[in-house]
Amino acid sequence: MSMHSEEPATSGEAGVDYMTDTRPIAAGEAAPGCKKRDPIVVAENVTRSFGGINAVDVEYLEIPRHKITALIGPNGAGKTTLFNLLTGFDTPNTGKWQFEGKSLAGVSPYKVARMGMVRTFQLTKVMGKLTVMENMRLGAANQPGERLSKALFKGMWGGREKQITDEANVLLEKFKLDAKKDDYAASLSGGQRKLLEMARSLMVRPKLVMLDEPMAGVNPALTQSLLDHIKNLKAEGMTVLFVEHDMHMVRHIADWVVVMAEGKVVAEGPPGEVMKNPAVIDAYLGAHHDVDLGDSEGLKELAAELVADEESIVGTENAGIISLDVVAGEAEPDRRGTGRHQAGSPHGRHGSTDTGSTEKDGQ
Ligand SMILES: Nc1ncnc2c1ncn2[C@@H]1O[C@H](COP(=O)(O)OP(=O)(O)OP(=O)(O)O)[C@@H](O)[C@H]1O
Repeated sequence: MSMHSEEPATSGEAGVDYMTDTRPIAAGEAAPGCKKRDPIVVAENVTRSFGGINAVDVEYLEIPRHKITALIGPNGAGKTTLFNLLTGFDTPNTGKWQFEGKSLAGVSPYKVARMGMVRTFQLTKVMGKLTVMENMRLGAANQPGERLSKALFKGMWGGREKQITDEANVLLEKFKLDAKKDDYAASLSGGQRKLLEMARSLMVRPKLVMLDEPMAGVNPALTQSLLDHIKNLKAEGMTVLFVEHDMHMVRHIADWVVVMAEGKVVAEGPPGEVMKNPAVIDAYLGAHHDVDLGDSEGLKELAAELVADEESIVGTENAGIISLDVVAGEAEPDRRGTGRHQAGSPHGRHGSTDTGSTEKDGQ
């Protein structure tokens, strides 16, 4: 079933099943900044500094169309800042970037979304004092000025009223939020709010969906459903780019992984290969070079090593990257990913600045 009542607006190559398409993603060898066979986003020399810190310093990056790309890296690597720059929520100091061949320099976040590139936030931006259905209507409005009035007052949509409501109902049903459509968004759980934000972003029929830590703060009972929704986006022809600290999720659903550290892209490639890459192990784990992150035995070995390491946070309530279930075999990982183990990051090894609980995605 399609997310929408009609066919999605995504372009489709005749006969291509996006879930089983095994054509190579990179145009040549996988390496930082490598060209893709079919890029949807191209960024060149994009930099952003705050004070003396180069938060983002991306020489060249292409995001592959119709694929799920994970953007990973330690705290402070610049992932959210890059999201903000690409979607117009922040302005780079230098550089150019394109979506579907169109330059996005100076384009407002609102227009970027209308062009088909939507995003969600680490901390959701659903409107707590509006109902679930009103939030969905907000997602569909055509002009910034008409957003609230159209969301709140029926009859202001003209001929589109029924279509908007039908589309919202299909999406809410799909995301299992239909029973809650008249409830205030504030009454939803953290995971349900993430689902609502994702459902709302789909009201514009996007081509690229960017998710900033979709699993953070989500109850384990909802994780599978979120994963399935993300895979469905791809099945329907959308491109997904997500930031995530949960390596299980990355290995499970990503077709391609881009690794950032200290503002730069330090590695790119298929998940299995990237997690064996010494630059990635360096960025995340500093001294623990000899471990294969793409292998469950390697992960166990590393977890044991880190538990024995006095400076490590693995095995504490702040553990993130190496989830506790690898160590204990049963405990749930800390999905908020707080205090990730991160030698080599600007925040230092213990991740003392927990950006997961700080609102920093400025509008
Ligand atoms: N508005 C801001 N003002 C000052 N510094 C900022 C601002 N936003 C980000 N930074 C800094 O830029 C760097 C990159 O931060 P960013 O949040 O993009 O990293 P991240 O990879 O998303 O980290 P996390 O995984 O913790 O979310 C950090 O050093 C951060 O402190």
